Amino acid sequence: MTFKKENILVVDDNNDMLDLIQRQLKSFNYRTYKASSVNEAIEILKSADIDLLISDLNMPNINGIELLKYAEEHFPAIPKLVISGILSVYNVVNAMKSGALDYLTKPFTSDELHKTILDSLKKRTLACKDSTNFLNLDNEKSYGGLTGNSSQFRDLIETIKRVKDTKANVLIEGESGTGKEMIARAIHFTSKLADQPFIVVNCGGIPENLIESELFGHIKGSFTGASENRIGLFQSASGGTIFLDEIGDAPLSVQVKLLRVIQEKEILRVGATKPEKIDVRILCATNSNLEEMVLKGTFREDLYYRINVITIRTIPLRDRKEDLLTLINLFIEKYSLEYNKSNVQIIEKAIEVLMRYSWPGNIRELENVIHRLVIMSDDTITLDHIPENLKYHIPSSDTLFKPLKEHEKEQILKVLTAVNNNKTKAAQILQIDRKTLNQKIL
Ligand SMILES: Nc1ncnc2c1ncn2[C@@H]1O[C@H](COP(=O)(O)OP(=O)(O)OP(=O)(O)O)[C@@H](O)[C@H]1O
Repeated sequence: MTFKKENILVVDDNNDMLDLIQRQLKSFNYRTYKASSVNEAIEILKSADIDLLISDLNMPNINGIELLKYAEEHFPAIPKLVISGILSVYNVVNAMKSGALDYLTKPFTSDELHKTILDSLKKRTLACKDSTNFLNLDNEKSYGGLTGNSSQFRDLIETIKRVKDTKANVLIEGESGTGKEMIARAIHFTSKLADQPFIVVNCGGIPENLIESELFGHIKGSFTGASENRIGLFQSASGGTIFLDEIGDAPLSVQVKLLRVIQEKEILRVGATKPEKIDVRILCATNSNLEEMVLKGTFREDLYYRINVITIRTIPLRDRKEDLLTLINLFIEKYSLEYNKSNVQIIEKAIEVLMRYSWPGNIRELENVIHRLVIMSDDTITLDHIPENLKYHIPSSDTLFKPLKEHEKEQILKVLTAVNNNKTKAAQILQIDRKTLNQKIL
């Protein structure tokens, strides 16, 4: 027997139906692959060169819609055809949205099947041509280097405009990568202090024994290695802004001294006896829950109220989809320019994947992904360029049917990996305290 060049994968949990369709396909000289479950079908899609997928919708455990969604993102070039006994309008719409090009209601004749297969294979060629439906956005909105388009973004800009020229200390709270440092920069560089220094201090990045001298300076001979008088970061920022990032990581000994700087507007260098006046605007940021730290006694309550005259809470990227779209566009433009690629485009399906992903690393993670996508594509970003972990995944039956406790533990471990094992951050994201987190991963 001579086969036509197309390989067709048929998926149905009913073996009689599978055999029947196989016989019909054979009579049209197609090569057939059979699968009686979604997981089996995925294995075949991964290993064989499939030209058309025909799937039933109603299957136990994982249904055909899930398979369509998966195949649409991992194997976008394969046309998909749905067969089902009960095809409600809802099912048809859902199947079409999930990538099916056509559908057949059981029972069908051999001729109907053949005709629909030929149609689907033809539509596939047209669909490929259609897929360059490029991102077309409104004009992006920008302020002080920040870009966004959501109502939350506009509220943020409103707050920045109100506080930038006041003396109020501002605390910026939010998950990692949500733009806290960028907000601090925007406050400084759009204010009347813009031509004065802007000094960033990562309170978690300086060893505890050095932090005091780094912040406030020291007097020659005050400790081993202090070979000359030195000013600290507060004095370097004189007349401008000091941005204390990760303020929650400042040791209690330093917190006392920060309180004094804010209250008295003076610093005392290590080894000095006479305080020196300073005039510095203080902005702080944290991704820890300072209120909780106050309750536990690891952050001073008086300092908390002093640094927190105005609070800006950044919103995770997953909760502001309008910004997500604007930022995708922004970063594509940015990296197209950087790599001298003119007008890199992105197909709608790829945008859909990026829009659905939860972005635990927020804008930083988005920027890294887009950076990579621009490098890896020629002039159009397609589904083939999108990293596998962002695409649609079907949980296998073994992962689906497990006790809730195990799911919970898995989720905690995933978040921990995403935040480099930082338990404080993980607990904050999961909205549980650190102790509970520790108990749950035992
Ligand atoms: N609104 C925005 N528009 C454009 N780029 C942004 C915006 N917000 C953040 N970014 C980009 O996202 C990245 C992370 O921002 P930033 O370092 O300010 O976050 P963060 O909240 O301070 O992170 P961390 O808590 O880890 O220090 C940076 O590369 C920044 O350029």
